[in-house]
Amino acid sequence: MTQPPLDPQPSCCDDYDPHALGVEEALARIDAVVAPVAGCERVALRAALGRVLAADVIAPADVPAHANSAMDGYAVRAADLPAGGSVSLRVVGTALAGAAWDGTLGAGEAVRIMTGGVLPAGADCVVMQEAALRDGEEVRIGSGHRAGQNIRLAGEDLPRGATVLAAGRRLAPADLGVLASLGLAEVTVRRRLRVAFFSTGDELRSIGEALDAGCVYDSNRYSLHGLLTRLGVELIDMGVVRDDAAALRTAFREAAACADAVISSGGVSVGEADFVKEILGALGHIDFWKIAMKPGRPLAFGRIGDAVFFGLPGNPVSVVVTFYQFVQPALRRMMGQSATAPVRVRVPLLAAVKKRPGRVEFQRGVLERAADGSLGVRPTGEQGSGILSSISRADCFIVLPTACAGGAPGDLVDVEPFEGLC
Ligand SMILES: Nc1nc2c(c(=O)[nH]1)N[C@H]1C(S)=C(S)[C@@H](COP(=O)(O)OP(=O)(O)OC[C@H]3O[C@@H](n4cnc5c(N)ncnc54)[C@H](O)[C@@H]3O)O[C@H]1N2
Ligand code: MOO
Ligand SMILES: [Mg+2]
Repeated sequence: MTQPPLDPQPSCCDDYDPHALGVEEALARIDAVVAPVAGCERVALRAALGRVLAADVIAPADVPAHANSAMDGYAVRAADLPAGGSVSLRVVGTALAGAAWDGTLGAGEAVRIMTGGVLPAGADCVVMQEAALRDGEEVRIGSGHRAGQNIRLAGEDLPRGATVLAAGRRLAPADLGVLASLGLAEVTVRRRLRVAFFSTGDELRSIGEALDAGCVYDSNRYSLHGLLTRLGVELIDMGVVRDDAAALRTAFREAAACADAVISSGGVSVGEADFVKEILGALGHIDFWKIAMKPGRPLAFGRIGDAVFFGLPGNPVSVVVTFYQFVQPALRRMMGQSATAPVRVRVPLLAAVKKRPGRVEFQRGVLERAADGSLGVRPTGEQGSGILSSISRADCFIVLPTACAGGAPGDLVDVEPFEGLC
């Protein structure tokens, strides 16, 4: 019997794998497959936080609706103010926020005005009260003021007809305020994405169960629960599935029937109990299953029917890293959210990092500010794929490129601050 060819053996000091896709290529392959899911709904403003806008929001009116004062003081005509010395103006009325003075300011007149008060007709300047001397019905004002000062123009925040928030925007807290400022009670958002997820492994025990010899608590489902909740999807938690081909087949089939995306963890490598790829291949189509990165080399991506699937590696750090780097952008795209490139900054290492060439590594670090105010990054100690505390302690990824063979303190590295991971 002929033996299958062996993978070219990596040398003891590198980590190259000829079958693994580059990170960028894997992202592009996922991007080519996923698309926004159909369906939208109207939701009340308070329920819209974290939802994705299905259509542009156009301002139905100017915000603010009227020119108004930015200060407590006096509304005046700039032409009445002196180039030097001071002038006395007659105070003819008061404008409060919500209670306008509806006359027209004449020559030599001023109106007492509060912050937010509508600017009276005829006025083109507000002098703050600290720069004015009130004396009965008169107010004395010096030089140095100009037309337009301390005035907030109508529509200067949101002009009528402007696109205030674009379709694809994930609504943030201040966006709810912006929509409220326009008087909008509801918005049209994309329907929630349905995501089914489960853990695989005979060794997994649920919290509350006895931890038999060789067993571990199922932590991946909790990490995924947190990551998916942050994304704002509808979660379908399918529990733990044993390393059994029939049970896995049923789980994948049921998940794909009810969800837009299916995420499993574990059983995706080459071990004797790693059935995930085989089953996914039989039920659907595997696009790729290996990426030249660490952690997270074995990651199966493809489709079952209308659902996309991500077979994440079982190692707990690999789950979080692969979710963050691949699943999250894909789900965001399916949610209709506009793409944003991850922010990367270049900072010096504050401690050495170990690495072999051959894979991009997403090590975990903490950004620190030195006494001189400069930023650096300190790795969170041991970086094994099972050291889950290395990511819970971190606030950024230290992205070490394929050819990198480690780094010393002071070396410049790319850092990706976590967004929603801490
Ligand atoms: N010969 C090779 N072996 C391995 C390779 C390889 O390329 N060749 N890749 C390694 C890498 S890298 C990873 S990552 C893992 C991925 O393995 P699997 O996806 O098959 O995951 P399992 O074998 O099921 O589990 C790995 C590890 O993680 C623990 N685990 C799994 N699920 C959970 C969970 N829900 N909660 C907590 N811990 C979990 C499991 O007990 C194992 O210790 O394969 C390497 N091997
Ligand atoms: O690449 Mo695996 O996901 O590191 O341990
Ligand atoms: Mg395995």
